[in-house]
Amino acid sequence: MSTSSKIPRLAISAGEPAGIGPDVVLAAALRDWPAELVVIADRGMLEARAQLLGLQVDLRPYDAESESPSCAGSLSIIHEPLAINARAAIAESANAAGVLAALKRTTLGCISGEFDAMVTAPVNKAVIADSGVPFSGHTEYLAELTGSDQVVMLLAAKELRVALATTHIPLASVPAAIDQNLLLDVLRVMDKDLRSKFAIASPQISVLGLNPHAGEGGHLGMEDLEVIAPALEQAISEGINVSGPWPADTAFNRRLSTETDAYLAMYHDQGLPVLKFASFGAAVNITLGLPIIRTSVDHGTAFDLAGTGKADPSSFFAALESALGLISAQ
Ligand SMILES: NC(=O)C1=CN([C@@H]2O[C@H](COP(=O)(O)OP(=O)(O)OC[C@H]3O[C@@H](n4cnc5c(N)ncnc54)[C@H](O)[C@@H]3O)[C@@H](O)[C@H]2O)C=CC1
Ligand SMILES: NCC(=O)COP(=O)(O)O
Repeated sequence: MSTSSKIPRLAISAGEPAGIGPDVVLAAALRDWPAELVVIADRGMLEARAQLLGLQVDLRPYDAESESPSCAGSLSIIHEPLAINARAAIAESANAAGVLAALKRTTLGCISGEFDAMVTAPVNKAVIADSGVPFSGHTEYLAELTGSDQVVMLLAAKELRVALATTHIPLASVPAAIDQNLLLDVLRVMDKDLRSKFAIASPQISVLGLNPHAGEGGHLGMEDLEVIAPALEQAISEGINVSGPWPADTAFNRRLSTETDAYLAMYHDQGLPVLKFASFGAAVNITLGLPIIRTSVDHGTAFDLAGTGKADPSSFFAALESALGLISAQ
């Protein structure tokens, strides 16, 4: 447990204030949780969103010294001010600094042991980048802030886990980014964390190829033969249970998927559409390879739904439950 509490303390970043992050955080506050939920966000923004949604949520100032178990209708809050009044669906890059400050406070609190885990609502990467701060995602940001050499984005649903070898880079940059060292580092992190965090005794990882039909014997690209296959051989020699490279179009077939604990996709839109088609709303984004626990939703900021009451909070609830499970597994 955190340094000053006996029940788990979950730090929550509310994400982009114009998006549905505040909506799903407020929805979580209406439930009981076996934890203290501490949101780090602008108090006025959350109050205004609660009013817009017609929700009654008591925002109690966070007190690090006293344990405040979550009870339905209340939430502990650390006020992290935004530069200007946030409005649902209207993104303001002037508020990006406040969003990042909340994320930093959340992360540093986990590193120090003040919080047991962090659960993030979605940020809008373009809004932050438009403010002039280079930012491609929580995953990369957390790797840098925690000084982690290799982190891995894993989306986990009940029957399918999909990790990514590359995350938020242009598609044109993917082939050059994938080399044997990267794949080995990613596979080592996956193998270690699937054992320690998911209690899988001997994780079976199925690795997708990069090119159509995994390169069709070299006729449709050489990366599968020259980069991926040798990396898998090396991983096997280290005792990691990997198979592949599998042609991505058929790799999610019923037989292989039942034998697979996690897939490794080469890039974002190779693996995530399959996962989201199967489980959108029920999946959780977990960053492997960090010294802290971080879970998140499977969706983005959905400006079209912010403040309407139509945002489904299920994935945020699943992310909270997953964080609690990961705390217990430590
Ligand atoms: N963890 C994070 O911080 C993530 C952030 N994003 C960011 O979100 C922004 C928007 O991304 P999009 O690709 O448009 O994806 P999106 O997930 O925001 O929206 C895609 C579609 O799904 C619907 N949707 C999303 N969440 C929903 C929910 N909880 N309930 C019901 N319907 C929902 C939206 O209305 C929209 O039709 C981008 O800037 C992206 O970078 C995207 C994914 C994760
Ligand atoms: N599509 C998943 C995603 O973009 C999540 O990114 P991150 O902000 O968790 O790194």
